[in-house]
Amino acid sequence: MEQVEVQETPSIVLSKEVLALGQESEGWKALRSKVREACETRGYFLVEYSEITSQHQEEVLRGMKAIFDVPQETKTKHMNKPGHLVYIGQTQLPLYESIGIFGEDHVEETQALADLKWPEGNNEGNNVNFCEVVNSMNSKLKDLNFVLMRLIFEAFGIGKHYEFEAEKTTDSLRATKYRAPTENGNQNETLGLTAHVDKNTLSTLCENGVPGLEVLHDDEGQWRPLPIPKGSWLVLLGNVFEVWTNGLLHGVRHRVMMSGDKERYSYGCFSTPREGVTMEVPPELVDNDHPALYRPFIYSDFLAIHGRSPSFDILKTYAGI
Ligand SMILES: O=C(O)CCC(=O)C(=O)O
Ligand SMILES: [Fe+2]
Repeated sequence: MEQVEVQETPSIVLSKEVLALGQESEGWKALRSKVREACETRGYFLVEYSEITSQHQEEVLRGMKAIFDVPQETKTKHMNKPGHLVYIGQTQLPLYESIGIFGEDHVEETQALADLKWPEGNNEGNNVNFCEVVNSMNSKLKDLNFVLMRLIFEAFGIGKHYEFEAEKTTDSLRATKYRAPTENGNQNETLGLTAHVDKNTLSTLCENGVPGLEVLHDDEGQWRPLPIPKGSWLVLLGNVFEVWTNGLLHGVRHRVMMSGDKERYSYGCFSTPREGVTMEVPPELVDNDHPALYRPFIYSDFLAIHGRSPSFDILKTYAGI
């Protein structure tokens, strides 16, 4: 009988021991090869990161659920402060709602969310607890994304550019809620989030045990469900790595499909070049056989163009040579 191939999601472990490995150690080199393969073949992989417990993930997801539970009017009116908080809800995607947290260290923004939910201040410790839990998560996630970015830079032989690019990188957080389709009287699978490629560097996500995320495997033209195990993080490559690797890597197409009667919550960290940063193909990855595929461009100009006319090929159309 023909065997049906079960494709496991590539995964890596970043334990305390691994994080302490020297750059030239065999263990770190093996990790780099594994990351390189996962990035080249899939564009995504799972990470077990010892610095963030599964309980901490649950606390953040629970805290964000409480924030989503504030009255709709409060969310629409008070969660839209460009550059700080961005609430998206009540769009053509009936199941989707998200809260984007921007700003430099996100502390002020997290406090603003807590104040909307617990305006009386310390409501039996909730307000203080929420801020502590979310602030410490955000700073650990930021560290994780930098470790991952360094690993990928080293894996593609451009490690010497890491420090320079890391200096020019910032991040934002996003909590997303997907209502259960049955809440809208729909028994069928329903689109939660439209297919897209993240425009940023890399995105790291967790979920509340309710699956829904799917990735497109280009070679098969097939959408595959991608559940994120509790305690793990899913890393998705975005458009920026296409430029940094001169087309060796591709941002991964993903979407969310919801079914059943459970709400899904996700929380993620999105690393992004800072305002005004120039994107360029590293010279190490250019030679006669591999000409530069992209011209230098300002990242925020690319984002603005994408905002006006989103498409999967926007990077190639905008900056492709
Ligand atoms: O909620 C998810 O799992 C995916 C969210 C996502 O793709 C995004 O916010 O860009
Ligand atoms: Fe995304």
